[in-house]
Amino acid sequence: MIVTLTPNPSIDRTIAVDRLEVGGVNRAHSVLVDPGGKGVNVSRALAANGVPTTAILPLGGPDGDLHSSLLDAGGLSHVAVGIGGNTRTNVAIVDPRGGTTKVNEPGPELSDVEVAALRAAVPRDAEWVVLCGSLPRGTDASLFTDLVATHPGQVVVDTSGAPLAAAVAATPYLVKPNREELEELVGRRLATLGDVRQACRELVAGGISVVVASLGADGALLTTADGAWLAKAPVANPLSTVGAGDCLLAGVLSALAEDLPASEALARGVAWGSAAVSLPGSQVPGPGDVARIGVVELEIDDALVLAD
Ligand SMILES: Nc1ncnc2c1ncn2[C@@H]1O[C@H](COP(=O)(O)OP(=O)(O)O)[C@@H](O)[C@H]1O
Ligand SMILES: O=P(O)(O)OC[C@H]1O[C@](O)(COP(=O)(O)O)[C@@H](O)[C@@H]1O
Repeated sequence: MIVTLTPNPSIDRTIAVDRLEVGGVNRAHSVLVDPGGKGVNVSRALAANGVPTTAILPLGGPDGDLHSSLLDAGGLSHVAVGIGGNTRTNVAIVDPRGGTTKVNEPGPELSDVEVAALRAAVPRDAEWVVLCGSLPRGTDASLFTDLVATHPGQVVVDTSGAPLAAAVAATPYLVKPNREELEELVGRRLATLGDVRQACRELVAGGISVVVASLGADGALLTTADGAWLAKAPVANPLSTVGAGDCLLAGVLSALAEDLPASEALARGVAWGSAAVSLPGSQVPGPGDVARIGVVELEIDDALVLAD
């Protein structure tokens, strides 16, 4: 069973406009509301593809009730730890010409009792534990590093900034940074694929078994002690990149949980990530969406300059 922990979940509101004018009045032509947060998205993508999973998350206030009813409507297995604060809402504004602009709220502060309840909700017998997203106020990186150090399962981390640096120091089984997160982690700009490959090699040399670097339209690079693989799957009409990294991670984990080889895990992950990009909002792809995606496995060209 793959269990995800999302300490700072969100309701994701995706608003589509023809052209975003900063400082002007913008009229939306569609609005989507999804139950979000990185681990929630990983679990939603796994469940949509028939992989057993449970999402663990704190929920509270009227927006926590809304999140909970969205999860129930989608039939996702989850454990909601009740909190006193109100669950946050994150907004993504999608402009077909200008890309996606995101505004993420900080979210409610958790009390020590609520943090303890969240930790206690992670089952000891989960084979995979996926620690995802930002940390809410009232918590520190020990929420992730303690689980990395003590949980008997394979622990996976997808977070950013200081919590990612702390988690990496505790050497989880797998990490999934995007290029920006990897640059912040290693403290230098990664302009080419060779730069990214070198950074991933350093993480593997430090004891992490699998590093999946997501590279947007350039695909993803998976690195282990045995080598590195690159795959991409172009999408003609990208609708929303929100949650694409979460779907990539879900695809990789579903394959690793089946003991498939690294290159097959990467190909599946990239197919799920690209399928997510071809759907609006933070909707997750099912098998039909994934089947429409053609993945190309590529020779690694270290000189390749990555798209901005
Ligand atoms: N514009 C795009 N075209 C095709 N695939 C994309 C595009 N953007 C993202 N993807 C796919 O989704 C995956 C995750 O996207 P990325 O933006 O790198 O992650 P994150 O959401 O974590 O920032 C990529 O590795 C790629 O497979
Ligand atoms: O916890 P964070 O870092 O604020 O991220 C939360 C957001 O991440 C998401 O999982 C989307 O992921 P991406 O931003 O990587 O596409 C949303 O569901 C959620 O709004």
